[in-house]
Amino acid sequence: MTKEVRVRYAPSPTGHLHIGNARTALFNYLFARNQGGKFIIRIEDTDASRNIEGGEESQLTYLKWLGLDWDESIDVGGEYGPYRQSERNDLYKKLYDELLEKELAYKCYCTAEELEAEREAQSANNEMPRYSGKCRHLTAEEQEALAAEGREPSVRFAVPKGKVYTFKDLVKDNVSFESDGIGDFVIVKKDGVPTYNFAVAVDDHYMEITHVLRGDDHISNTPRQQMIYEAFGWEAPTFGHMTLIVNESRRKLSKRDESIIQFIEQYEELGYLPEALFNFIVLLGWSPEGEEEIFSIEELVSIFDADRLSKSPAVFDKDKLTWMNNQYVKKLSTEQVIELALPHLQKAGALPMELTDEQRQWAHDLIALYHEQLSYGAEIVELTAQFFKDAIEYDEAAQKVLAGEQVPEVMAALKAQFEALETFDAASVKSAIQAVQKETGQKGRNLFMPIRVVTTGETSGPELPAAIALVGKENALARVTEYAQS
Ligand SMILES: Nc1ncnc2c1ncn2[C@@H]1O[C@H](COP(=O)(O)OP(=O)(O)OP(=O)(O)O)[C@@H](O)[C@H]1O
Ligand SMILES: [Zn+2]
Repeated sequence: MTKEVRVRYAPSPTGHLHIGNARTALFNYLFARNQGGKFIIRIEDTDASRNIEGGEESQLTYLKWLGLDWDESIDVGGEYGPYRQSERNDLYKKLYDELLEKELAYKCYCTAEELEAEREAQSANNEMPRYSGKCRHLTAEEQEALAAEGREPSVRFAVPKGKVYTFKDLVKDNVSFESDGIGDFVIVKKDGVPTYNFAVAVDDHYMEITHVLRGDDHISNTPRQQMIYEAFGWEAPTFGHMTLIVNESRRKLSKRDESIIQFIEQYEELGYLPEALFNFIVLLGWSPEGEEEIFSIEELVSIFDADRLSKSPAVFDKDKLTWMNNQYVKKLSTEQVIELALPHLQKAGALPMELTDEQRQWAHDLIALYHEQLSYGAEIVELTAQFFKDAIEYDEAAQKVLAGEQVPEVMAALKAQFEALETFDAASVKSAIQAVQKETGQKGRNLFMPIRVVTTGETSGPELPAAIALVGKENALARVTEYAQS
């Protein structure tokens, strides 16, 4: 019988969920669900000084928002489950005591200043800075004497000499590290808190994790974790170190980088759709067979295959995300797109928070008109900006259209047609324009471009008669009159 696949996403709550973190979570999720296994979340919060307020909540809330569910662990907002490292100290303590007893780890009494001086001396000699192993063979008396000086010990792992640690990585194939390149590393800090590498190895073992899929920023941690498995006689999981997502200047996306929009909650605020983000993020560093790019979560679960993880870093391309989101927006119903876009017009102050029935109807028609074009909720504000201005600002392209010699004649005819209209809706505006065509003999671009520019201020846009109907008779007529032959 093969072992049940168990994978985990293990964020540190040092920041909010960003595209890079989310991708790690999504890949683990898809891998687990594809294999009929378990997907577990573990909060790696041992470094209390780096944790931020709301970091854990953001990680969980936005994974849920993206459409992930998980097994055996923390629920958002409700009861909290067991997998938070800060709550597992008793287990860690029992285990590092065991290593101390077997002399696979030892107490180090060096002060921060002494360690710093050691590093500086090594750097000055062009040596790789690493712990010298000074405290490795202290006698019990020496230890007591140092403790009597009031020094608090940390615990260091005694790295075996002259060994090579290898693993077959799911992405990078054969990877190896020489143990002599690794100094005896701290597994428990002076304050009694275990370090990252120790807690991770212990947890992955006790949670029976079978596959560790994470970013390759962690690859140099892997031999250290292998050493800990070895010291306890545990079997190590299979590792897969994925290339990182980079920004356009090819720097790793990181929680602390504020130069680009990269947090999932920022996309939610802008009115992006979770299914579109999910789809987009999965294609950063993984590709299915074939050309198709739009996939539902269910489809991704069924086709996900770790063999197709990319070996080179994926560049985050926001325009592609925006394109993809538009593909999903197009599939929404009219009601859904209104729900997505209307609050943005209200937040931007284009429309009041409380709408009259008439305003509501008008807003619905407006949003429906832009449905196909709309890439994300907040974009409605830019797309419809001209509808909310008292005076249109004509850009260069628009001015060129307005300078056309046929414009005064067309506007004069349109003015007369509009004046005669009793109802001013898409259908009546359309027949008014047809009448202008007959009367002036102008057609195609020569007819429609000036009408669009004069009435809406734009050189392109949605279906023209419907747009003019939304401008309203009074406004449209005033604008047309301004350009009509006198
Ligand atoms: N730019 C990135 N691209 C892909 N994966 C990433 C990226 N940044 C982080 N990850 C992955 O996200 C997961 C969670 O890592 P972690 O919580 O340490 O995030 P982080 O953004 O690297 O945080 P920090 O900057 O505090 O180290 C890890 O598997 C890590 O490899
Ligand atoms: Zn020491």
